Amino acid sequence: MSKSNFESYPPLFRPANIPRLDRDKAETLSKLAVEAANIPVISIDLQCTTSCMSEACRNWGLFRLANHGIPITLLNQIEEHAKKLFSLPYETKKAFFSSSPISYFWGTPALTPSGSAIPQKPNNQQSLQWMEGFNVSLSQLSHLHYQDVLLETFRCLLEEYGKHQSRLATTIFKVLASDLNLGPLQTQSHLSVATGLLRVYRYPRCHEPEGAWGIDVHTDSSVLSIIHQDEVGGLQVYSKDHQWLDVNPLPNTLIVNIGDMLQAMSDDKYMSVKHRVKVNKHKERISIGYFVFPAEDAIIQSTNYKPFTYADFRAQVQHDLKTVGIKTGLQKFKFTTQIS
Ligand SMILES: O=C(O)CCC(=O)C(=O)O
Ligand SMILES: [Fe+2]
Repeated sequence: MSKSNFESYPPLFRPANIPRLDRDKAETLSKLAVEAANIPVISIDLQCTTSCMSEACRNWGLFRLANHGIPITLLNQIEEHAKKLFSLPYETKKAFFSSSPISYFWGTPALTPSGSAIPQKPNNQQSLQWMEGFNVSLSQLSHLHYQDVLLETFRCLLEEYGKHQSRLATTIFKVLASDLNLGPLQTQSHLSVATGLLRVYRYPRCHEPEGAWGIDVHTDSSVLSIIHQDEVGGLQVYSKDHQWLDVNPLPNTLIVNIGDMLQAMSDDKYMSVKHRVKVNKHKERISIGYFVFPAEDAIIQSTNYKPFTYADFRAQVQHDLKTVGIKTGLQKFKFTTQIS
């Protein structure tokens, strides 16, 4: 069992506050999750890249990316620094990271563009989520320098990591844009690296893991999301065959998810994959997500959806979270067939 420093946990995650066992959840978990042995592994430099990637996006909504070119030393250093920062007392984290470009959050991944938690209407399905994180605006990261050596090193590492992720997202999007026959203007505006952000997560240990989700079931609002996870595991995806699958860690690979924006651009040919994160009784888990979006004013035009911009979509999601407590997502933008 890894040792925990409970002072660093948000108070609601400390052992005195054990979530109640959710019997439905416990049953779902024990019955359904199987290891996803056959998630496609794609190497950017292979000849089959376009057809393999296209097939993975259509059938899975995700793939594992090999030969990504991010040095293992960089990944290890970020993980090591993240662990050090997360293990600071909770109050210190709140005070150090109270504003952009690196802000601290916990209990929900739903944040405003400036990185603070969106106040949500409580609802049965969406309770407290067992995680904490640093939200990192990549475009603002180079504008600030920290006096503290640990923070400044972390900032520099994230800046370097962000550059790698922008490179990967651009390369992957070019391949997919050609598969979808997007024109040059769309290819340029429908993925804007200036919108890129990172989320560095820690999922604390949970005494009653059947009582909470690290992150509850959702789809990402992004064009693409690229996840690096440590060796603990916990990510699950919902397959085309309606099964929850464990996306076990596979060394030297990243996980690429299709987000809602790419599903709309592709007229539903690609799937924005449903996924969630389990928590662990014995181990804390670290993951790093990169999320990239279209340019704010780029109009996404397709057959199945009314024309909309990412700014419209984000405003709708925030409105839904505040009023009904859940994200309705793309459904709100779909043309409805009128039966006369
Ligand atoms: O931590 C992970 O593996 C996934 C995180 C995630 O799904 C998200 O941030 O949207
Ligand atoms: Fe996600």
